[in-house]
Amino acid sequence: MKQCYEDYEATADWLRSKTAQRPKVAIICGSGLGGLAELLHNKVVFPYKDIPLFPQTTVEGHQGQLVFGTLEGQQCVCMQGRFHTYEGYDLKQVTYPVRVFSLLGVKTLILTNASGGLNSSYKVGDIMLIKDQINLPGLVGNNPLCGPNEDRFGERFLCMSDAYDSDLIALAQQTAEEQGIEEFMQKGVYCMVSGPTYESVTEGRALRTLGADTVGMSTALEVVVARHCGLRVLGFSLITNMVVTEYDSKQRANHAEVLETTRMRTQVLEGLVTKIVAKIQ
Ligand SMILES: O=P(O)(O)O[C@H]1O[C@H](CO)[C@@H](O)[C@H]1O
Ligand SMILES: Nc1nc2[nH]cnc2c(=O)[nH]1
Repeated sequence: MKQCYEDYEATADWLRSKTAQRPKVAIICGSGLGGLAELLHNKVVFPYKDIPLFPQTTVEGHQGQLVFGTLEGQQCVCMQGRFHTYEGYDLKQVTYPVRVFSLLGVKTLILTNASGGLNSSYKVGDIMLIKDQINLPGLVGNNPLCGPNEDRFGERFLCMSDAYDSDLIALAQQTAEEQGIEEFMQKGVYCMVSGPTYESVTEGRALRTLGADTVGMSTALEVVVARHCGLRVLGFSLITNMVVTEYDSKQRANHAEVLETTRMRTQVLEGLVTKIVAKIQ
């Protein structure tokens, strides 16, 4: 499928015609982390299957609906479930909602994800503020901005050295302190791989050597597209499991464990994001 500017506009127009809400903040919820959307007030909910040109979620823990509403007085739109390339979607489909958000007037994008910990000082249940990313698929040609540039969204050559907004990171750190949760907050580098396989021992070690603190199968593509259309970005990675980097380990990565850990920390992450949203200008 080849998306054109008019497709994004058609989806945004349809949403605008169905709700008077005009969110400035969008939140993409990671695996098992969609509970945040339940906290919105005056909710208007659109199942993805009803939204023109929207893909559908296929992964457990990704509900598949777009929720508009107010969080701490701030108008938000929340994706309860995201899209991944391993589901068979292409790069433009995975990132489709981000451009729609931009056309709706969103200025700030908050992303959450579940990830495997690579940094040996991290523990399962830690929440990592993403300070930078390695877009591994993008580095080898699978970048969602490949193809003709759409100038109405952004420029051809995009700077990514300031992808994650330093002011929002500082706000998040300050808020975590106020919440008394610094003990399991980390700040580090998220690496995206395409999945759906979890890492072999040597792949895990290689990613660590590259400078990654966590690894997952999402987020980086959405961030590239968000930055291209000028959105400010804040990202949280919940460490749901530690990547196996020793051959004699009996640990085996699995999605059930990923979802189990998100249940353990979902309320803390929801509380943190809620308080941050309240402070976003
Ligand atoms: O990144 P999110 O969507 O949170 O999901 C993560 O969890 C799944 C693997 O357990 C993968 O989809 C990985 O990317
Ligand atoms: N690639 C990858 N994605 C994850 N998502 C949650 N845990 C993991 C992991 O260990 N590896």
